[in-house]
Amino acid sequence: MWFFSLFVAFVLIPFLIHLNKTYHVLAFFPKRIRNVNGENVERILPTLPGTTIFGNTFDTLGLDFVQTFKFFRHNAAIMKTSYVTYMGGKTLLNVIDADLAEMIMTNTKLITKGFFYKFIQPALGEGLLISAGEKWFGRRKMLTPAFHFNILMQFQEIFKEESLKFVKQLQNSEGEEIELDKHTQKFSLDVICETALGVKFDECLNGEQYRKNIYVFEESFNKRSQYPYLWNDFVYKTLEEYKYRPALKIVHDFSSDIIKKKRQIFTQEFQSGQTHEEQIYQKKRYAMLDTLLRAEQEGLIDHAGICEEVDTFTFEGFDTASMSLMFCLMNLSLYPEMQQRCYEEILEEINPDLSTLDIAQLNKLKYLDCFFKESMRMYSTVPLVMRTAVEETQLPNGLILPANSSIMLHIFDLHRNPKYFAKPDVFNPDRFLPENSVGRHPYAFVPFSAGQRNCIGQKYTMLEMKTLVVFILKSFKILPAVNPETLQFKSGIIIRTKNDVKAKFIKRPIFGYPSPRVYM
Ligand code: HEM
Repeated sequence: MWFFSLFVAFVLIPFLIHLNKTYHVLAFFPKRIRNVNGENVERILPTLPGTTIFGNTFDTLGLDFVQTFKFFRHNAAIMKTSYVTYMGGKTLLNVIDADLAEMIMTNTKLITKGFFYKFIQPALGEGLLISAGEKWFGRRKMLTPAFHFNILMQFQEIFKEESLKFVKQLQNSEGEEIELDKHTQKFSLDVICETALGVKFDECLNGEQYRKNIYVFEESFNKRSQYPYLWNDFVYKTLEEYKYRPALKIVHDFSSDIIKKKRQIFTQEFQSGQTHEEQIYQKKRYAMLDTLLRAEQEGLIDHAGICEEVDTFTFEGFDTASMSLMFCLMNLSLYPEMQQRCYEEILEEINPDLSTLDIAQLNKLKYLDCFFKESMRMYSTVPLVMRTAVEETQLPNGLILPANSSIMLHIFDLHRNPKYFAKPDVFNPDRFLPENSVGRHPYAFVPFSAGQRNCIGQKYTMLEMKTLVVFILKSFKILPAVNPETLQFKSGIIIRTKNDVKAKFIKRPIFGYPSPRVYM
């Protein structure tokens, strides 16, 4: 016994203390972040004190989605700078500063997504959002032309048609308090379906089924990310996966069937000898799927690959736009003077006949652009993105990230960091006017992420959202029906609120009403 005690006191404990300099022993051995010249890392990057002696391993244990969201905001408030956490064998660099965000987002070695993304793989396959390396590079190159200016101009027609539908639906509930996301979700799903797949949702036989089940993508991800015991593939497959399988099948079959039907039509056109350019510009309606089918003809992608890209677009383009729109409409309702300024700008810059609304006109709406930016700053639709350092990586500030460490870029905290935005909790679109943006760090506002893995759909979605807001403001005054102080956010892949976000729409008198005649 005395021998064992001596061994513990003079060998084991000194060994563990020594080991603890390189690994966080009690947090189950994640490797520590080092500094290139051996200086104390804490001066550049403090470690978040854990709630137990096991580092941060049990910090989020038992927290629900609302509490987890608050946990990260609390960390940002007390740390006031980027920080590191060690939990359950994982090293996590939490970024809330623009300098560090720039170092990560521009580092070509740090473009592999974080371990959380594998949780969404059963839903999306290895599409553009999740894939890495050569596969990602090839797909990004293949899909970039689908967002070319000339193609966005064609999509603009769909944005207008769907905006008009939205306005007509609002007429039925004029003056009532309505849940904004119910309407914005329908709009953005219809838009992405038509632009990605080239079909109208309402004309698809099982469109309604798809609409009901599309939420499975996010539900399955959220459940798994919330419970660490489900992080293990075997445990997840055994205990949980079967619950989501039927809904996933409905969603996957829907897009797969459309792809098959479209392939038949596309092959006929291809065999008739049309070039890609001719197909794009002569076709009545171009869809992103056409670009993928063209690549398939060239042997660059197969059916499974097309399915994963189409599902990725639908997922990425649907609720991101819907939530951003929801918050934008909420903010318009909350700040009537700013709403009036947006409305007056529309009257001044936009042709009264909205059937002519094009990209050039939308680009003149400078104040609306600031309004959108401010809305996306305060309510960052994608509050967090993650990367993995596949190999040991040295950053320009001297920090050395160990291989397999994870990086969490907290876009929400970056956007509310008082270092870059004075009074960050105050809604003020004027802060984005050119004269007020001088000197602001370019990585302080990154709602679409930045660098190589930025959002491929950002121009598309800004046009989509602005088109809808122009149509709405020309027809309605938006009145508030929610107190922003009471909003409770939930952590997740896309920001959500626990409470319903509502507003009222009151018809504007005659002037500025969009002419339905043009679309009949
Ligand atoms: C307001 C709307 C949107 C927001 C806030 C948004 C935000 C983002 C962010 C933050 C990322 C980086 C994700 C990461 O690194 O994990 C991203 C990536 C992506 N987004 Fe968007 N997005 C929006 C709309 C769209 C739309 C409409 C589409 C498609 C039509 C789209 C397609 C994608 C794709 C495919 C990626 C992955 C790009 C890559 O890794 O190469 N997004 N988006």
